Amino acid sequence: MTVQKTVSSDHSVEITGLEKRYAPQRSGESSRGIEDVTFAVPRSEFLTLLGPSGCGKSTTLRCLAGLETADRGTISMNGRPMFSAVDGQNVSPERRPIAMVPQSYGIWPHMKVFDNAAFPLRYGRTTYSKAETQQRVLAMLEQVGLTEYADRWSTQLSGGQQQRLALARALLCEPEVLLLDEPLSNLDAKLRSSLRAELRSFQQKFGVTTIYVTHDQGEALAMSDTIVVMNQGRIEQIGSPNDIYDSPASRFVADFVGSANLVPGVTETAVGPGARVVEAKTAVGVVRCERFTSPATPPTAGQELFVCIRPENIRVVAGAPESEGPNRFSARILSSEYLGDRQEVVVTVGDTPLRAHADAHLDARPGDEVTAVLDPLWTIALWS
Ligand SMILES: Nc1ncnc2c1ncn2[C@@H]1O[C@H](COP(=O)(O)OP(=O)(O)OP(=O)(O)O)[C@@H](O)[C@H]1O
Repeated sequence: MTVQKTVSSDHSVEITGLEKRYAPQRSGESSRGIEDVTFAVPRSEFLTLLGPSGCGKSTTLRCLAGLETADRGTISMNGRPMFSAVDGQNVSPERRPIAMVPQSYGIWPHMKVFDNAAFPLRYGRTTYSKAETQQRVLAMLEQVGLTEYADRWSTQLSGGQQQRLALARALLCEPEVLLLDEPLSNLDAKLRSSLRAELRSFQQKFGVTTIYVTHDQGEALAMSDTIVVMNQGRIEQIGSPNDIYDSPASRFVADFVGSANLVPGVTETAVGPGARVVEAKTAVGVVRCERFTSPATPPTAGQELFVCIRPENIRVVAGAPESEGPNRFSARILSSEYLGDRQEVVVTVGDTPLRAHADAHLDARPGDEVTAVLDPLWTIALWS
């Protein structure tokens, strides 16, 4: 299959309307992999596909790699069409400008570290002399801190070292787009957090456009320029880590990324264009929300919603409310856990429990009356 002429684009990767259905299972119904997946990745950016197991992250990545054939949609890389369901264009995986690191790293156990890293240079599209292969591989092993292991069997590497080797091998392909499928999931928690910083710094150093798959929201928040949150084969929200965390567009995103109190209620007044504040009637009382994403259809008075507030945005003060003000509610401590730098408490406002981060020195025990102040600026109205 020939690649069509290059179209100029600021985006390294563009996917539009991608859909993949898998063959019918025993029940006779085809299983939905992904539906209407559309996003673009600017050059040199780090984009993460985030979502729970089965939401379609790997299917999206595999379609990008050419390992799955989508039923609908288009994929282009650096302006060059890779896939189009309409005209049947489908560039084969080895001709796409990508390198992929699978979850299991794909390292050959019967080869030494050097030979594993050299593999794409010896058997890839471009031919390199022996001397050039040697020089490039050693330079890359040095970059990833594996020089002294070049002569070891790859099975003698630790999990973190294997991950670095897999990355080195992928980068030696000089890909335009690097695809990483949960590359840290086999490592323990401590190593994961140090390697995610390392991985991000390699990505920035090499400036390679990267698409990263994970179900770990901490990884996604820490590493990404952009996060695509997926749920049941569809995109729930696309945004920067800040956008996703501070202004979730749906209950699913609020709950999946970070910890959130979600209180059901109804919209007090219709929300017209340009509105900056929403008041919601809830079991807690009337809550003022100064944060919301306007839905496609403007919410009307009486429409059901959820008020979302993160635990760190609730202030807990000992004693009953002393002054009037928005979002100040009389509450009682239900439970508290001392964590050194703070207390994680559950307070009840009426019958509604709310999780909050309280001052480590707050002098309140279960049953004591306190005031819960929900910061209006960080109180979010969600209609979906
Ligand atoms: N080869 C297949 N045949 C049938 N259904 C499949 C196949 N691969 C994936 N699916 C289905 O497609 C949906 C998306 O799967 P996918 O592997 O893309 O999810 P994921 O988000 O990567 O999950 P995980 O984090 O568990 O790897 C799931 O419902 C899954 O069962």
